[in-house]
Amino acid sequence: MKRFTDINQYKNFFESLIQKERKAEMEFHLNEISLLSARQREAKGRAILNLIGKDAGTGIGGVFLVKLVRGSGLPDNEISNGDVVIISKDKPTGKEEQATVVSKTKRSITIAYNKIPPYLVFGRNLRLDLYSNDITFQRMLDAIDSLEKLPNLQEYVKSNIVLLHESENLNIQKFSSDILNSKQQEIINQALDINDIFLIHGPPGTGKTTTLSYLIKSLFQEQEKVLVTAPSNTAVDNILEKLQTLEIPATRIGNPIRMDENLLNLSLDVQLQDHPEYQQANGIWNKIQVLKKEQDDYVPASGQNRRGLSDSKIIQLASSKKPYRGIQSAKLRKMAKWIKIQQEINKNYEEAQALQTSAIESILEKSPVICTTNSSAGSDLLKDIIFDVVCIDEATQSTEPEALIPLVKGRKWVLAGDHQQLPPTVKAKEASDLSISLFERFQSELPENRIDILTIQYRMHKEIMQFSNENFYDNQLKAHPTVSNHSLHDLPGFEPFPYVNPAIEKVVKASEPIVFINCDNGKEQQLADSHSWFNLEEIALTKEITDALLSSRLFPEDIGIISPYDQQVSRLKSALRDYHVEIKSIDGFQGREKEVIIISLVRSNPDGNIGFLRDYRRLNVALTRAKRKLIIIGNPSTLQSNPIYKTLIENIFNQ
Ligand SMILES: Nc1ncnc2c1ncn2[C@@H]1O[C@H](COP(=O)(O)OP(=O)(O)OP(=O)(O)O)[C@@H](O)[C@H]1O
Repeated sequence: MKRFTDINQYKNFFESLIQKERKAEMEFHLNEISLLSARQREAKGRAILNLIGKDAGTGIGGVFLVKLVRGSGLPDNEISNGDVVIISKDKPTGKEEQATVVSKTKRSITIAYNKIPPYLVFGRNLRLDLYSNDITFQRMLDAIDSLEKLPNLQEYVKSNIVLLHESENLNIQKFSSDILNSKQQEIINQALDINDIFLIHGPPGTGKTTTLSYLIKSLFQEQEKVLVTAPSNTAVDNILEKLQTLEIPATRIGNPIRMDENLLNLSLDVQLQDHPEYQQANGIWNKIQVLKKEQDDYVPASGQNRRGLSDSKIIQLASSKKPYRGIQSAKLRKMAKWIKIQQEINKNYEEAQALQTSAIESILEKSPVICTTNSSAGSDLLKDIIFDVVCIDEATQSTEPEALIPLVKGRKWVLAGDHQQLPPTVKAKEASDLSISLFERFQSELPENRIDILTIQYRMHKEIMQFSNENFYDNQLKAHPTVSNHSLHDLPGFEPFPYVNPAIEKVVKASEPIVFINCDNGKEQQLADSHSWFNLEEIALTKEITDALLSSRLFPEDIGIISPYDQQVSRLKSALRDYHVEIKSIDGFQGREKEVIIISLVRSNPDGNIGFLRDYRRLNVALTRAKRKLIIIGNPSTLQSNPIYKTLIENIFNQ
């Protein structure tokens, strides 16, 4: 494992990896731009079309601001403040001047150029393209810089683990519960006792998120301020849902569009709506709109109109009622009126901004638990808040610099994860060192009293658990008696539908918890503009299976459909649009569970090529999401070219 002699070496090592990853991200965007049509890229949320560019003056540090407007409103997109974007008339080439997003509204996006913007951006029919989600890279670099101010964390990340303090209160049972098992309770007590780092290793379904949420409850009861993060919005919502059940008053930061709608009441945006200062600010925003309309009757004091005159000079000349340097006195008066309204707008704007900031600060200050993604933990909203404890769920899916973004905001750290599940996504081959998470690195370095493993799982029937247990967890996992034999039969109302096609009959048989459905006639396909795969025969089969399950009186919310390929996921979503079952990629389903899971594996070719299905950690995640029934659809002869799939399929057929 990597060790660092000094913090500069650490900084240089990670900064260089971050830059490589940043470059790979730009290459990814250019590649996608060349493969997709403008509309397809807009549908992915990474381009905005039909914009009109207007000069918006200069901003802090002398940058040149351009406001891009679309009257009908901006489509849903993943472009955020701080991201690097490029503007073009047609397809961008990557040679365009780069700009940074500074603000966004429903109808406009304002960007900043370091140099005078290219003339083209003040036109119509413009296209804006995301070039790099730069804000996260910037936050990673900032987090590494802040290590300077955190001597303890600095030593730990350098692997000077010997410096860890001995806990003083060990064995004092602060926490006990009738709901959690003894190991989960022990872990919470250990994590409460220590003053620095604790790792919870939780194989699938063993309750790492559950344990973390009870730990957070204890910390809240001890009046500690807690930051809770995870790599994705889905993973944040997953733990937030548990915190909501435990009645912990948490606040969720992030874009409400990307949040689970059942949790929206916890979002900062929704909490703000009820805040008196925010409501007052809204009143002022409305007043500003009225003033702007009023301004339309006068002459804007733009660079061209004012001919070098200052605001005060224009006002003075207007009252003298004389023309000046060829500007008619009527025009001067109209400009003066415009300037006076502008001054009022500016005053109101500052007041509204101050009220809004104060409302946000008061909510965040009062909120004992704040939840957000790792990246958003570095947002300005949290810049002045220091947390007693930072908890990261799914920590094995975060790169080390990404995990540092929340970690540097705290004084004690609890990380939960499982390195046998999906690792962080790293685009650049040369940055592959980033795929070892801090959790994984710490796991091999921390002393025994800083890490513990949960081994009783509460999700899967024992036969569903068996394959992962044997192949990935050295048979350490045990199925709790409440789940080890549970089946579809125990679900209220379940009744196998009698008229199911015999080829798929076993999908409604409660006695077979794991089944493999042969789709050897399926054809894997790829569009010319995509690297992703789909398989229409598997989609038809998935639909038939879902029909059979729903006809057997299962509820749509009990069924999850997952696939490794985005193309298959989006086609399944449109084919099963009216079914109201959850359909996601395997990666997007990590940390989640359903009574029944259908996996569509897609790959079907005579060469036995199974692409990124080869990553056993993706397979492990896919196989461990179902509680009572796991249905795998695939082409056995293609899959069996890989030894791990061969064992899996043989095991299922021999059961
Ligand atoms: N002590 C317990 N008693 C009963 N049910 C439990 C207990 N601990 C966890 N569970 C249940 O087990 C299931 C899995 O829990 P959880 O999602 O916390 O596991 P996880 O380890 O985070 O899973 P994954 O590795 O998939 O992210 C949930 O339905 C949860 O309610």
